[in-house]
Amino acid sequence: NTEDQVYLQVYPPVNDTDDLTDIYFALMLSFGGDYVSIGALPGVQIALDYINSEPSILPGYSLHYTLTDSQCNRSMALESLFKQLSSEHVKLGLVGSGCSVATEPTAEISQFFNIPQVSCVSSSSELKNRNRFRYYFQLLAAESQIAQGFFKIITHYGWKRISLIIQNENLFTVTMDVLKEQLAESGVDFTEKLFNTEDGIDGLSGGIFEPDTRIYVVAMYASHARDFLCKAYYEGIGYPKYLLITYGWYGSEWWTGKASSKNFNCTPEQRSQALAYSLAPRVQEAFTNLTAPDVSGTTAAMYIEHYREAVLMEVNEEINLRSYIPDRSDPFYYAQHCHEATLTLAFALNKTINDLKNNEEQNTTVVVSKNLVENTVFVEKMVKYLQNTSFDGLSGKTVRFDEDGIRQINVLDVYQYQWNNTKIFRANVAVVHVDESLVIHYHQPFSRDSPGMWPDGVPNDGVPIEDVVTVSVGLTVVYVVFAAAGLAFAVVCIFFTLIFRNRKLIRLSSPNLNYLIGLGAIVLYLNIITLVIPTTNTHFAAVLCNINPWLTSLGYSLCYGTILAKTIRIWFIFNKPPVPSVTKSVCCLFGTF
Ligand SMILES: NCCCC(=O)O
Repeated sequence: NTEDQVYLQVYPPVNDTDDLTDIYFALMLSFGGDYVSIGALPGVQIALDYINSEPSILPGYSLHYTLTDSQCNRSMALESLFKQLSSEHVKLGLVGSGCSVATEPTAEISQFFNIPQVSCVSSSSELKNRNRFRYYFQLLAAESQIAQGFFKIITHYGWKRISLIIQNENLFTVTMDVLKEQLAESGVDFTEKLFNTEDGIDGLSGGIFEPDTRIYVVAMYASHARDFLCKAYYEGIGYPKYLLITYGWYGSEWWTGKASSKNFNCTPEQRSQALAYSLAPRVQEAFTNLTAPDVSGTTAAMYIEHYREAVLMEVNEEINLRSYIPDRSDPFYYAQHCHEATLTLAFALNKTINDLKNNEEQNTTVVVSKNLVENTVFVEKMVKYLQNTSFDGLSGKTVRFDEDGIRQINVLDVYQYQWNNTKIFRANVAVVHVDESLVIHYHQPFSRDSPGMWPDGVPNDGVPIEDVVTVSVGLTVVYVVFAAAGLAFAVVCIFFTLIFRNRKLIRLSSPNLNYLIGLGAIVLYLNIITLVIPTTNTHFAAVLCNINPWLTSLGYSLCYGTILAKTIRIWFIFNKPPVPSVTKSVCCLFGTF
């Protein structure tokens, strides 16, 4: 070692476990703020236990982390990063930084210190930008995928008016931009309200809820969503009249946590009432196979057991982990991804060090300089191996990255907060496949008729229901052609009678009555045409609906009334009843019709 340089002895490998060289990576999680991710720590520790006990991974080294708190806050995250950089140990990578708000600035800065970053909690779509974040890799799929989940739910139920309440952070705004585009293309009306993180939903001028909107997409961190639920409770917003769609990645029982603002003082029960029957999509990253082992031989079931033990044993003496993870039965959702992120970093580090060891030009020692900016050879190799990552992860899926360093997962789970008369529980009700064909495979309960899912029916969106009754184009053409033919025949008959009215035969058939029969036929055929005229204009449709019965009655009366009058007239002529005048009687009878 010199004063400003630290060399890692990479060759020859040191096999004596007593003489292991300690190497470090920076671990940044959030202990507080809008999103608390310290619950991921046991996942990191379980991975490290495996890495340090497996002789083929980083032989001669012992891998450790130094942990700092990002508070899920931009400034705190940067302060935390510089604390990591100025500490005595050289950092060979960064795992974190605990949430997207903290990860965006650190991923932008860490590259200038030649530190590769692997994130395991953040999913902001803003991070999917290789030009801006050159050494960044992400174990979660890009958040914009969730937009598909929101969109599929909205279109599945045919909701046509939506309100979007959005926290002004890229994690939410970028996703909502994708959703807004899809809604606009599908003719769904939406309004949006944006609030700044510092102001909370208190900052929404003109109130939160719209008078004529029933379906709300709640795009914000859980701390603000708790305030939202409280406000909703006091304003009577809840199922069955209203419905909220939130994020499925909020923690378990998130609605029981602390309010973000003191102005929203509600009990968990009150929040539950507003939350009941809400829907919540999330990218499917949880264990899909509990018995399949990952690359380290750990199954999801074993991992869950290790996680509980790690919480009990307080894996880090400096923090009271149990105070952050009160419910040990439910591991922090992203801990498994931080486990995978630690393995990802260690595997790439192992390959990089092997590479450098085998490279004679490196002359056995020059690997990592304390002046991190000089570590271009190291970071280039690290990034190359990170980019080529491929191993079986705990989630039951292969860990690999796309060209932007982001994991691709194209399946979403949709949850519903169901109510069992005593408490809210979360049920998985649908799976959405976000592939090219956008096929949806809904579970059985995801149906309008399932009483478990919608005990009081599917909520309406507040838009009046328009039932459009249409006749197929083919049938319309057939109706119009036949009606026009009949109409033309009736006109021909009238003209024929008019022209030949003085001929004996026509005269005997009563031309005046024939005109009336022809007129009745014309009215009836016209009525058929009015029945099949296509229109979406409600006023015109109302006019047509009103004249239909009149035209039917008038046409029928003219035709059959006249025919009956004719028959009676002939009866009078042939029977010569003792009445004052045949004409008068016929007129009386005809008048009756
Ligand atoms: N992945 C969503 C949770 C936290 C975040 O990205 O900020």
